[in-house]
Amino acid sequence: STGSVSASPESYDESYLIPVSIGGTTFHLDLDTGSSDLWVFSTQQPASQRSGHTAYKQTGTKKSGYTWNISYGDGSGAKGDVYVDKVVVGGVTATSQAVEAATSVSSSFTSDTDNDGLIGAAFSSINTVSPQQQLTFFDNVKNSLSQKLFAARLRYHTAGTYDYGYIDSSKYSGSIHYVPVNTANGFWEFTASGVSGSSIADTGTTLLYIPDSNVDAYYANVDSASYDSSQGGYTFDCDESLPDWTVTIGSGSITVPGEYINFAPVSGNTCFGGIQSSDGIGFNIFGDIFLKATYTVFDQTQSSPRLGFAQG
Ligand SMILES: N[C@H]1[C@H](O)[C@@H](Sc2ccccc2)[C@@H]2OC[C@H]1O2
Repeated sequence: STGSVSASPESYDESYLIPVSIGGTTFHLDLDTGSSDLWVFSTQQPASQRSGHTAYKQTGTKKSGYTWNISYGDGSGAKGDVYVDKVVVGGVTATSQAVEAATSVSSSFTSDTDNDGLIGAAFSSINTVSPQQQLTFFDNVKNSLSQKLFAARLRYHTAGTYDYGYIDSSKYSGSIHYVPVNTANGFWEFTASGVSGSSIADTGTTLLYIPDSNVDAYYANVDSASYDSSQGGYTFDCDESLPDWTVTIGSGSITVPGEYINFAPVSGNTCFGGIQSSDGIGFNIFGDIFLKATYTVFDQTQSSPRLGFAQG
């Protein structure tokens, strides 16, 4: 089988949401290649905590005694219990998917009323369900796909897609260049030339986080840029045009247009940069600012997982 689903950006491309059918109800979820839990708002939460969200009514079969509890890199988190239900994404069906129903979520989830939860697409080895880890949607369906892969085509300020089971050559230019993935930490982890340390491809992270040296070198070419500790990153005059940022990954190179690196206004005519420091995180994060310049293939067709990057 194959499928494709639209990925619609929230304001300033903060995150990209996809429609997902769970037990016949449509939820709008953040497809997150940086985590491995499929969780949704549910009627088990206090009404005030789920106001404005589509909430799961536990239509599936309860996995008694199973719980989940996840903490994300940005300090947000959620927890709850577990059901098994039918999940459909872009026409691709998992008949018995572990659906993690929230009993509590942190405030940033409650306040983002466009977002009804997350569908994790990292490796199932970091799923948080206890006492038995559960499989991601991709792991559940990959054997039924024409090709064991999915591909992200996020776009700047407009809807993109996630393709399942096939590569859409109309969505990129040039060739797809593949690099090996280290799965030891459960992420789509790879090495990028000229960017020290390990990097992860993370659709659930908004910005592009790379080492200080790379960040400083980039903003040295932006006359109005400075590090603003009150904002927690580099800011600049919203009217200044920004240089492109190019990186070599394997045998290919990807260019992020400067326009994409103006993330959002933070106050008056001051804007926050899409490139920021990964120092202190432990690895670099190639989030949406980067991914929206690419067609990225999350590929398990070979004996070992690999990532493919092409210019979008
Ligand atoms: N993989 C990422 C994840 O998707 C988000 S969780 C999230 C929180 C609020 C709004 C939307 C998503 C968080 O930021 C970075 C890392 O953790």
